[in-house]
Amino acid sequence: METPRIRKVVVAMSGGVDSSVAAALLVEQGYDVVGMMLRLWSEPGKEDLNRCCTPDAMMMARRVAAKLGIPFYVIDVREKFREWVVGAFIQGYMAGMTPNPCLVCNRRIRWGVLLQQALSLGAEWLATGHYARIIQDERGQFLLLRGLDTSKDQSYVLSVLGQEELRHTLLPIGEFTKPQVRDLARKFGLPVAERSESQDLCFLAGEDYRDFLMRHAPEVIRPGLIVNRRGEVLGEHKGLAFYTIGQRKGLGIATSQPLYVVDKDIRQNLLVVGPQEDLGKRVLHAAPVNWILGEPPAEQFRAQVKIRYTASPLDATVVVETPQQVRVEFDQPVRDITPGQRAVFYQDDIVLGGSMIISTSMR
Ligand SMILES: Nc1ncnc2c1ncn2[C@@H]1O[C@H](COP(=O)(O)OP(=O)(O)OP(=O)(O)O)[C@@H](O)[C@H]1O
Repeated sequence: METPRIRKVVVAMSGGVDSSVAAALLVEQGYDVVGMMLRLWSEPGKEDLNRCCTPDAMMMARRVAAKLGIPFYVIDVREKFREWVVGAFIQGYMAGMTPNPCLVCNRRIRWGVLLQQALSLGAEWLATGHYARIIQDERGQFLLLRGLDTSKDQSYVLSVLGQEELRHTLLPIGEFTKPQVRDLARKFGLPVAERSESQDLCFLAGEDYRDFLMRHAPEVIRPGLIVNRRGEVLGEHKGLAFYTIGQRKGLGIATSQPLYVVDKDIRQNLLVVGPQEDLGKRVLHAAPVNWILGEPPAEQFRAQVKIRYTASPLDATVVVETPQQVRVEFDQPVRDITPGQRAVFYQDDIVLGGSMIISTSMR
């Protein structure tokens, strides 16, 4: 009699609650589970502070793997992370954008290097502790859905994935809420049940991103002039990277009417400010686009669009100008659309795709 083949899955373990519970669920479901942790970043003297891969996090992941009786490996990808992820972060600021490095990390490191490593080990899937879901539709296509716990939903950062990646991905905790995941951690007796949530970028080590830029890419920080739309000089800025669109505080200019950052003129190194009315934009232009199904659903479609990870979805019409370029027309003017961030298109729970915001316009 043929014995059923046990199917292998590599779990990306960070030492946190979510990926630990993901590993435990897969072990419980009978998969052949291998734990892998990525060493992404370390800075001399700050090893204990960097959120990812601190000695503490590594020990935690190792203890969870031991508790579950699964093999555990650490993969050193620090050079690639520095070049691709931190490099893109610095380049983004140099171009006057506000980049989201987690998206580059997901695309190139987790679903690049790590997925390849998993497949070459004979695994069929890479599993992570993201709050999102993957289902197959009646045509066999893989759909990416929001996590059931909408307050924790991480589908935004997975909008860089395509069919090939989704085919080889399992998201075991996407069906649970965070409190349920913590209960599961306790049920499985995992030493991580009470570990706190991580927030900021993993390589910042609690440091402000501006200080990080000053240390790693001082050339990005070039002081210049603050002007209004008419080009009148109102003050001086410390470097465009220090400001974000919509910012009001910290401009250091005294006027009777509150002024906001409404634009950055990279070529001339000018920070453009204006009254609140200047902030609302109806249209954003974005490229290149990742369509989850490989192509857009239509030449033009209605969607709910998120303009950053923590933003609420807003009603809009997405116009596909070329398969790699879209304009998004919002029903209402939107404040704080920030070039460099990602626009992600949803229809209810389904992620249709996402694209980097390049610019904004009134129409
Ligand atoms: N250093 C790492 N090595 C391997 N996988 C990682 C690493 N950091 C994050 N991941 C994977 O990516 C998922 C999402 O990462 P995120 O930064 O949101 O999680 P976290 O808060 O650090 O930890 P967790 O999700 O495990 O509680 C994790 O659940 C884990 O599967």
